[in-house]
Amino acid sequence: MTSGPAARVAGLSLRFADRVVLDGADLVVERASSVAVTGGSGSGKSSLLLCLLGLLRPDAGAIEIDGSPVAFGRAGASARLRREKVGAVFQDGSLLPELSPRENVALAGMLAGLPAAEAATRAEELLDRLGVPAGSRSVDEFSGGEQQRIAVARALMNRPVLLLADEPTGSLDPATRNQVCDALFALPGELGCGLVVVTHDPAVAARADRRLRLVDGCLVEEVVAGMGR
Ligand SMILES: Nc1ncnc2c1ncn2[C@@H]1O[C@H](COP(=O)(O)OP(=O)(O)OP(=O)(O)O)[C@@H](O)[C@H]1O
Repeated sequence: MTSGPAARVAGLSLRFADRVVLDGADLVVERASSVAVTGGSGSGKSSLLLCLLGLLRPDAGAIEIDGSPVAFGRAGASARLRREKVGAVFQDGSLLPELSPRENVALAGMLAGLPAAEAATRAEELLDRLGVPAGSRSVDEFSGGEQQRIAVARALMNRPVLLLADEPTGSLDPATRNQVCDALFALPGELGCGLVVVTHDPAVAARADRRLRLVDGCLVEEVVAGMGR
């Protein structure tokens, strides 16, 4: 780990056919801090996260994760950087339904080369931190909020410097949403990672240290009424 920001995005541009999605977007995600990204439907929020994950190649611009450039088009190097430095949580959790929480979380470590016993121990620690039993039940028997906390534990398996969450509470009721937010927004302070949360929900965005809005392909600081006076 270097001492610079968790992620730095400079001049990111992306278009699909004649649709300009990102138009010179800049973003710095400091360690131990959270950023919420809001914006209208189709404004490019998920595309931005896919670029940060190295899964979508921008037309122009640069992305650094923990000081290392994301190597678009070099599958091996890009995949390694992503595995080692970036964790991601999506709206539906994307867990393997037949496996237990422990198995779901440990698998992420084993795929990154961690021995099975070590991965299982670390999975149990992470699930304990997030308040979910590691158990032998399959994850599809857990509630939506528990499944999202299992997905967060899985995203933390490889000690990411950058944690990305795309609508992590989009399918949860308000009480469960708050529990997942409590767990998620505590992580930068506890672990020192940078956190980027894409959300439509103002209550979720309000939990972040910084709130940015994607407008016409650029990220602009959200002005919060009554603040700074
Ligand atoms: N693979 C693709 N091919 C063509 N167009 C795409 C592709 N992926 C996304 N788009 C388009 O790019 C634009 C931005 O999509 P994106 O999913 O990033 O928006 P979003 O802000 O996350 O939207 P939402 O809030 O509705 O999830 C949309 O107009 C979408 O239709």
